Amino acid sequence: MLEASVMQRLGDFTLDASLTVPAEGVTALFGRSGSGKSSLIRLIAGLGVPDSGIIRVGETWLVDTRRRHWMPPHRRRLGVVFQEARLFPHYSVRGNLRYGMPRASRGDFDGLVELLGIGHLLARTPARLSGGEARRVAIGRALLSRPRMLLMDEPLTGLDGARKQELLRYIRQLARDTGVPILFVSHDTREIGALADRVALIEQGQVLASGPVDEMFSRLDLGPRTGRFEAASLIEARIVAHDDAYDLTQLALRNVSTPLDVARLEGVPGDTVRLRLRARDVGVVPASASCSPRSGTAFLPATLREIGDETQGPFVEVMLDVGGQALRARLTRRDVSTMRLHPGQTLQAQVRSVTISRHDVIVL
Ligand SMILES: Nc1ncnc2c1ncn2[C@@H]1O[C@H](COP(=O)(O)OP(=O)(O)OP(=O)(O)O)[C@@H](O)[C@H]1O
Repeated sequence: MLEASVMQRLGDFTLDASLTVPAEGVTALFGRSGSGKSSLIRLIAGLGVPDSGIIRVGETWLVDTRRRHWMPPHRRRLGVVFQEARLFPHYSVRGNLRYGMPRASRGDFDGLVELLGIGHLLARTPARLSGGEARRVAIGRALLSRPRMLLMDEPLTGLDGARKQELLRYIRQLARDTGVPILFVSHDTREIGALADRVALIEQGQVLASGPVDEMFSRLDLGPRTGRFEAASLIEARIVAHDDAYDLTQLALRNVSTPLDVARLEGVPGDTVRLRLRARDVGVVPASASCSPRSGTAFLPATLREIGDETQGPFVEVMLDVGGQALRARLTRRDVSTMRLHPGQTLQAQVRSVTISRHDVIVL
């Protein structure tokens, strides 16, 4: 587990943040531009010195300003991957991967090369790699140094849609197969939904909230504080069957018998998927309404958990419980009033599954 509690003044800006990163899985550091994400990750990596504070990984102290202790970056055993891959231009990919590689990593080399899909690139120089390939090599190099943790600062920025999806898949696999915990910086909720197990939200230099990603997505109170954290829910479901004739995949949510159809996915029946549902694509109808399900819209039994406290503007966000999972919906304030909505009420969640794109679904 990494624990950081640091203060640093940077011109007019003050970073005063406490962050805990568990020893496994993927933690996202999320915040708007200028919120202090890079400054915090730089302090953890050892690319800056805090005015005061501590940083430690397990029992190892990386920084403790009271004791004037500051461990230089190369001794921290943290693998750092930035937006730009920073590979050595005159070395081949193999040379880049082996640079500084400890003897103990030799046995990991082939497996990692395969995991990252870079076997066919080993003899190339970095100039002949695409952006996504170069980043995979940089990630491989960082992992071969046997890091305690991998730090990634916006690792997907600048890649096109397909390359981004591909790298997302590799990073997920890494987190699962190598067991190295990952802390990654992002301001993109799609990336976070697809990758993170936990999210820490940073604003004006302070970590405001942190927790499991589905919980953070479903906290109504965080919505207004985070411009780009588009209101959405993360829902787990299972692939039931594919409909090849119509290019659809039928999903079942936990404890819910009504199926949900989405555009054809890659997985096989039985696979678990994580689904990102935007609040604006979810509505409610009374429990008594008889709605004939269509493949583009599903009606799922739901209980109203919480109503947002907006008293102005056209919309209100509400939180529904669907089979034990939190589902966020955006309604008009008028509907909340005319339907006399109240917590505890039984309803049907109307989910426009036709709006769910393949990029909103991750096969876990
Ligand atoms: N060396 C510095 N001197 C003065 N101000 C700085 C310095 N480094 C960062 N800042 C300021 O600190 C604030 C936080 O910057 P930081 O790069 O950590 O934000 P960020 O959340 O990573 O943003 P982005 O998503 O745009 O990369 C910004 O207002 C920035 O201008």
